[in-house]
Amino acid sequence: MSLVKIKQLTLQFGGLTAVNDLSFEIPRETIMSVIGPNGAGKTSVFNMITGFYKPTKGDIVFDGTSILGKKPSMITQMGMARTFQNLRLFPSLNVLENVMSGMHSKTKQGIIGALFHTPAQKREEQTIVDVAYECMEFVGISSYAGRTAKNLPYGIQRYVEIARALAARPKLLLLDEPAAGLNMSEKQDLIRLIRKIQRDLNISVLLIEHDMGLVNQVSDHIVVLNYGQKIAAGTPSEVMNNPKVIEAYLGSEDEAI
Ligand SMILES: Nc1ncnc2c1ncn2[C@@H]1O[C@H](COP(=O)(O)OP(=O)(O)OP(=O)(O)O)[C@@H](O)[C@H]1O
Repeated sequence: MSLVKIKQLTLQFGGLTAVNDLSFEIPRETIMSVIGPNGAGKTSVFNMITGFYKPTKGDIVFDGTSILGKKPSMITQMGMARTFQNLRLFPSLNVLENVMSGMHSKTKQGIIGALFHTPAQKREEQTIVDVAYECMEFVGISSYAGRTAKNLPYGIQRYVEIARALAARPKLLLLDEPAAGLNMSEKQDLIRLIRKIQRDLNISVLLIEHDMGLVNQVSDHIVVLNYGQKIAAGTPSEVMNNPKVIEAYLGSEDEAI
């Protein structure tokens, strides 16, 4: 059974149809990318999968359960985590604290535990710190643990966001333009990291990305959108040789495939 089933999804903003009758599935333990020219509907799809936008029509089934009508926090608890195109770290907190915040949805101890600092609360705090260190080590940023997020280079901040998403122990990790602002060598490191996440943690990854080199190197499957509709789907070589895809990109002014 696929991890995610997107069924005839449509999203309208007033008279504008941002996503139109879109269906595709995300198999388990794969890396999948959604690509398309500017305004094609990629972010809208992400926002519907993560519960930020409510579809006008259609359904999204995650791990056997429809997520329609569920709040983003509940969807996170079900096993989805995301990063954002524009980083959303807590700028004044350090890296450890930012990564710990990714486990917010998993904590059990309530207000009583926090107020009286019960043994259960202490154990939970220690677990959160341990998991945060595991995640920082996994992405290679543990040496930055005590550094304030806003003072770090942009590439490291991106990794902090990924570590924070991993701390939620997701089944599906959604990465929104993770290569934006990275240089060539940082992009190669990112490709290795995305593969390692899928391989070692058995997580499915859904990626929106403009960098075609990265998409080609990292994806098992690609879905191509244009004007909110799926115009192609398949392996990177199938998709890149598809005349509809070439036309969609050549028709766009600011991007080349
Ligand atoms: N909140 C909104 N209100 C109105 N229209 C919106 C909203 N969000 C997106 N749109 C419109 O929906 C269409 C799809 O936008 P979306 O951001 O999903 O595309 P995208 O493929 O992610 O684009 P980009 O690559 O530029 O980020 C666009 O025409 C956009 O202007």
